[in-house]
Amino acid sequence: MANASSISRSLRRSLAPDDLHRLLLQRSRAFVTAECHRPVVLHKRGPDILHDPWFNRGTAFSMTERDRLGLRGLLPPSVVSSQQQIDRFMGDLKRLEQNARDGPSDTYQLAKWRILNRLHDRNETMYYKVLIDNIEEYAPIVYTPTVGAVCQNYSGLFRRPRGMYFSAEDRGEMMSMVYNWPADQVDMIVVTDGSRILGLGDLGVQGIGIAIGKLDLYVAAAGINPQRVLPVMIDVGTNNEKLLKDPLYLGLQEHRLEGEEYVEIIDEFMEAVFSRWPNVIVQFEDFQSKWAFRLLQRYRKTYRMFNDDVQGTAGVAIAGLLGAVRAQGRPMIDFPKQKIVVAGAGSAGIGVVNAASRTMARMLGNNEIAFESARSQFWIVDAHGLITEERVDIDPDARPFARRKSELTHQGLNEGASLIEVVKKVKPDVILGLSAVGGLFSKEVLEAVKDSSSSRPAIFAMSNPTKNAECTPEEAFSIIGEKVVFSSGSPFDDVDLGDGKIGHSNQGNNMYLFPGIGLGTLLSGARIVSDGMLQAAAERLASYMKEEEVLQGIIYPPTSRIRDITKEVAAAVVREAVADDLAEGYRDMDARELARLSEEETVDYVKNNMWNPVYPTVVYKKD
Ligand SMILES: NC(=O)c1ccc[n+]([C@@H]2O[C@H](COP(=O)([O-])OP(=O)(O)OC[C@H]3O[C@@H](n4cnc5c(N)ncnc54)[C@H](O)[C@@H]3O)[C@@H](O)[C@H]2O)c1
Ligand SMILES: O=C(O)C[C@H](O)C(=O)O
Ligand SMILES: [Mg+2]
Repeated sequence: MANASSISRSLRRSLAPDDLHRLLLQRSRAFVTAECHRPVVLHKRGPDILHDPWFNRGTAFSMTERDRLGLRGLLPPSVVSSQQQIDRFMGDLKRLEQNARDGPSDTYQLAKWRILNRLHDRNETMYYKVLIDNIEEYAPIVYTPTVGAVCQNYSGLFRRPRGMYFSAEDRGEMMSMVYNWPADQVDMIVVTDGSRILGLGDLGVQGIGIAIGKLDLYVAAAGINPQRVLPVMIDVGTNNEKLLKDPLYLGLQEHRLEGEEYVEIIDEFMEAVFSRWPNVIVQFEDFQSKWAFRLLQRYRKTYRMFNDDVQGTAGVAIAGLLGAVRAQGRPMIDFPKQKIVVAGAGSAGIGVVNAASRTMARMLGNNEIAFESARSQFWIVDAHGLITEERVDIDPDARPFARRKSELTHQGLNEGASLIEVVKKVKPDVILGLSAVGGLFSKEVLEAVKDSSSSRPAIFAMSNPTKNAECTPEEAFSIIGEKVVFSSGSPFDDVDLGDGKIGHSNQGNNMYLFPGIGLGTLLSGARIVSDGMLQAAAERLASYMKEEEVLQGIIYPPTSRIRDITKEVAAAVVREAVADDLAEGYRDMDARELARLSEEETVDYVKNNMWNPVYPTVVYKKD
């Protein structure tokens, strides 16, 4: 030991053996302590440190270390102790052991997610190959419904960070923080503030899981290069009291910021990401409805952005509603005659009614009378019942669709009438649920649908995840009968109706549109995401289904065809962007070249620009 030899010979001689021994021990202890405090020189910064198991300490990096090492924003905002890290890991491990004994299926799904996630951490190419080749089996694991359970259990599942975190504490820093992200090119960002994750409510910072799941589909379905996607969590606090009290929660443990302060943070985030990556597309995901609409209006004319819950869902619903008309053996042009009851007046419900009524109005001539006639085909029921003009404090987004006083007496309905009353009186062709209330389409409601004036009523139980679906396909087919057209947001199995007949369970989820909307916007170089581009996407999805499929009640494609449908949707978006004069081109394809492409060539162009999971050749180059 070097320090022991520094004791001089004369001192050694003058000390009694026991004293010398004590002194040597003391010196060696001091040496070890000094070694522990000597800094480790790292020749790396940012994500390279997080991906190096020797130096990574994850959420235990202090704020000063995060600043010093270029890690700010690459980790959830909370700094935890090493003991808390152990507690989290052990809690999670014990929970798995416990649940494995009792055997609930959620655990099995989460175990599958973990195995896939570990592969994602080790080898992206292989991960996406597994996902693309087995999309039907694994979309429900990396995406809805399992992603909901992942978000709920995120603090326990957290191992390595993925994506970026911007918190209320980062005000004034975001413009520089974006440079902590290693990629010089980012094509797609999915951002959430965690305030309404699926139908599971406010999950705060844990909502990052939904942004990761959506981007997995961007890679798997749209062929966006995985090195160019960025999941983002904007942590402005949470109003989830359970999380506020949880010592292992990884986000800011304070109530949500509201008002101008909130808007300033989102503004700063948008300015920061568009200043580093001017061509990025930002998808807003699972923001609570009041902010979903306001932020969409605020940014949609200036930035390349869209809101998936408002606009993606609307397009998927329109395609399904048109499919339901065709399933009755009628032409799509009969859509404006459908009577539609919508349960849920949040971002999704109002988004659907807005876009679906515009589609009807277009079919009727796009004038004032057409709009009025289209409006009158919808009845919206929320937590307080039927929305009418008489509603006190009516939500301005729902106001245009409130039933008029004059219509109410004629229909025998009142302000606040229950869903069952509305269904009984209106005898709708379609009931569509975006309420987040599992089982809302009760036996009585489904019984009432039997009296529908339609030869083939349609049920859209679109709320997610599975437990929040308004009803199951078994309930719909067993109560209404085999003619019903059924669709749900989360996947369900088909129903065996006996005698070799099958009741088809369609998945009506915005996953059939958002990847194509993003890819089409990217490849057209459109400056914004216009209504026309969204409409073109919805129409392409609607026409994708063949007549014989639709007549069997199959109104959406199976997940196994998602890469093909996404390519078609993206091509439709590119063509519409060109027609709208919004396209500015992509790489060497300028707007003029794009305009020259035929329909078929546009599809080829899209296909040729989709990333495939194959190992590239790699070479070494010294810095
Ligand atoms: N399938 C899809 O692609 C898709 C897309 C977007 C959203 N969603 C789902 O839609 C649901 C709602 O999302 P959101 O952002 O609109 O949420 P939100 O919380 O803003 O809206 C929910 C609405 O349901 C209403 N509601 C509550 N209880 C009700 C009841 N008993 N009867 C009738 N209405 C009731 C509320 O008043 C509110 O208007 C979520 O479960 C979400 O997962 C599905
Ligand atoms: O995420 C989904 O599965 C669909 C939709 O975006 C939702 O919020 O439920
Ligand atoms: Mg969503």
